[in-house]
Amino acid sequence: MVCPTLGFPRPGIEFRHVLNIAQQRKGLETCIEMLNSHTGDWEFSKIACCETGGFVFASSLALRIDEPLALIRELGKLPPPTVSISKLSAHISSSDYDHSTESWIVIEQSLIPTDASVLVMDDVLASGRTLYDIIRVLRKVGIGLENMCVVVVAKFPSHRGRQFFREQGLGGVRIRRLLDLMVRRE
Ligand SMILES: O=P(O)(O)OC[C@H]1O[C@H](OP(=O)(O)OP(=O)(O)O)[C@H](O)[C@@H]1O
Ligand SMILES: Nc1ncnc2[nH]cnc12
Repeated sequence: MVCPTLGFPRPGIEFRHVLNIAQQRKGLETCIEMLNSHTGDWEFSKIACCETGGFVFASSLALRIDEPLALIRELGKLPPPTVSISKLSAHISSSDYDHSTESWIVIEQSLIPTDASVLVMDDVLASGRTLYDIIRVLRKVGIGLENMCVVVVAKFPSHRGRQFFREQGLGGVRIRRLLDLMVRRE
């Protein structure tokens, strides 16, 4: 279901089509049931996610457990007041990342009460940069690290996202995943 494609989107990348789960009959439903049981012992009142993979899985989980989303978007896509941070690029986007044009992500400033517990969701944890960006913008609106937990559909251990988290002082953040996928790194 999560087949590898070598050399896509560019040479040196082994692409894993994690979103393909959602394109299979019963794929999304099965995945959401598993995500629900993986996070059932965590308490949270918001599900934070960013485009695109995060939106797909988080929307379905939100519907399943009746908790609201906190949508993190590109700058200019949400009405003010917003809080923004300058983004790092995800592993898959990194070599075509144009360092001369910074990109930013935003969240509505008062969407999440500062004492709320937040589930951060994405489809993939590779280098960890995308989740790190989400966590930074959540911290900027006042959410404490101790009130965040993270779940992803698939982790690529070879991309060392956990190590990156530790280097950023986020080693204590609770992270769970459904799958560990072995992905070749060049
Ligand atoms: O751990 P990282 O190295 O940051 O990689 C993980 C991110 O990369 C992919 O997003 P991408 O930037 O390709 O955008 P998309 O979700 O719109 O496909 C994926 O959906 C994750 O969000
Ligand atoms: N789906 C994916 N496949 C391979 N590398 C990735 N890095 C981020 N998302 C990825």
